[in-house]
Amino acid sequence: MDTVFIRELRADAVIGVYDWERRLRQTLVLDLEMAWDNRPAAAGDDVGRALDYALVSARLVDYIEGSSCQLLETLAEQLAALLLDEFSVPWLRLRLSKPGAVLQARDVGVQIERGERGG
Ligand SMILES: Nc1nc2c(c(=O)[nH]1)N=C([C@H](O)[C@@H](O)CO)CN2
Repeated sequence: MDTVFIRELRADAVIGVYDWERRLRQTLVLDLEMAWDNRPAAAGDDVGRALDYALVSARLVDYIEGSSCQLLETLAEQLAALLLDEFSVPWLRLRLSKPGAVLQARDVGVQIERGERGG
């Protein structure tokens, strides 16, 4: 199966388990791979048949900026469900990072895979 990917998509959200985190917005970084058959779009040179990464990116940024989860796990699940439901993505691998959350680490976060990869 082909993929469409989005790398280092950034959006600010209220996210975190501590009181101080509920009073500010922190930058999250999202990396995403989505299974998609790219041949129909290529054959017709037609974005209407493509998984439009610009539309997906805009929707994800909008969703993240309106969210206020405590855990990265919760937001990652919600984003995966949105992609499966609204964009009919059959399979995805999503990594959600919260850079700077741990002083001694460059990056921390979660990665999930959802859906069926298919052939
Ligand atoms: N597995 C997780 N561990 C932690 C999370 C999280 O979302 N998932 N969150 C926090 C705090 O909010 C942290 O980011 C504050 O620095 C701690 N551990």
